[in-house]
Amino acid sequence: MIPLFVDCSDRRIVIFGGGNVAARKAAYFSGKSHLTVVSRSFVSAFDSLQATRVEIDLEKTSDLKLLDLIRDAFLVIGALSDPEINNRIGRLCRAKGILFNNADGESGDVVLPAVTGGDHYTIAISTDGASPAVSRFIREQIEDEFPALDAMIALQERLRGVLKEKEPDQAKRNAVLRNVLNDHAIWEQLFSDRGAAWKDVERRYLHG
Ligand SMILES: C[C@@]1(CC(=O)O)c2cc3[nH]c(cc4nc(cc5[nH]c(cc(n2)[C@H]1CCC(=O)O)[C@@](C)(CC(=O)O)[C@@H]5CCC(=O)O)C(CC(=O)O)=C4CCC(=O)O)c(CCC(=O)O)c3CC(=O)O
Ligand SMILES: NC(=O)C1=CN([C@@H]2O[C@H](COP(=O)(O)OP(=O)(O)OC[C@H]3O[C@@H](n4cnc5c(N)ncnc54)[C@H](O)[C@@H]3O)[C@@H](O)[C@H]2O)C=CC1
Repeated sequence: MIPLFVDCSDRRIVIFGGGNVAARKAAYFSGKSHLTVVSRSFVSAFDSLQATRVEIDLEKTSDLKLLDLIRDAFLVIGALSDPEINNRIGRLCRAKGILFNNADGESGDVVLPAVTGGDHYTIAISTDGASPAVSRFIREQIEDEFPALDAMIALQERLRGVLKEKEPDQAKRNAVLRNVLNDHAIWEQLFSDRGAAWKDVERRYLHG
């Protein structure tokens, strides 16, 4: 498995299924893609998502109709509670060269990871399909461990800019950036007061 971060803003994503699993997958793509959800019923979580709904019973649907539903899709997700239909959709995707993720049935060629992020970063975690509970567990650990990660990235970006002007030795610049990253006091200050954290960095690392 190879991780990629893909801009889906102009892409068509089609999710089959209207249950809680489909809704969780849909939340990934809502507002960040052209999203269509196909199912015979939809849980209320879809009410707050941006998606075009197609209400249909797929039990006796022809391949021709399924092909019509997935036309021009970049990625298709099978999240029906019927793995046979999920698998059928997956086979049609393979034939058409469309990426496929299967929530229940034969594995497709895409896995949806556990994701956490902020203004300046995205972290995606996968166990290659072996244990989604572990992926979630690791995501929660990261969120607990680094509540100031966004603020630290912004501070590092600023510090990097100042160092480039001030310190000609690349190894020394690198050392300062790493020392700040390992400074627990800075992490703690960033959580409560970003301005004070920067002042502290200036005082202790730039005017030394
Ligand atoms: C293969 C994969 C395919 C795919 O769906 O993309 C898949 C498949 C299956 N998941 C199942 C169960 C659970 N899934 C979760 C949660 C998540 N599942 C996600 C991804 C993936 N799930 C892909 C692999 C990811 C990887 O590589 O690690 C996450 C990360 C992303 C997301 O979906 O949003 C999201 C956490 C998001 C977050 O919190 O950050 C929980 C835990 C929970 O809900 O608390 C449980 C119950 C505990 C357990 O079983 O572990 C079942 C069994 C159904 C059954 O028992 O019948 C199958 C089907 C099967 O195994 O055949
Ligand atoms: N990949 C994952 O992360 C997980 C996958 N699963 C599996 O994923 C599947 C979906 O889970 P849930 O959303 O909880 O199930 P659910 O039963 O709540 O939802 C299934 C959806 O599929 C639709 N559907 C089923 N057959 C259909 C048909 N013939 N035509 C049209 N629509 C049809 C239903 O209307 C419903 O909206 C289950 O098989 C479950 O075991 C469960 C937990 C996590």
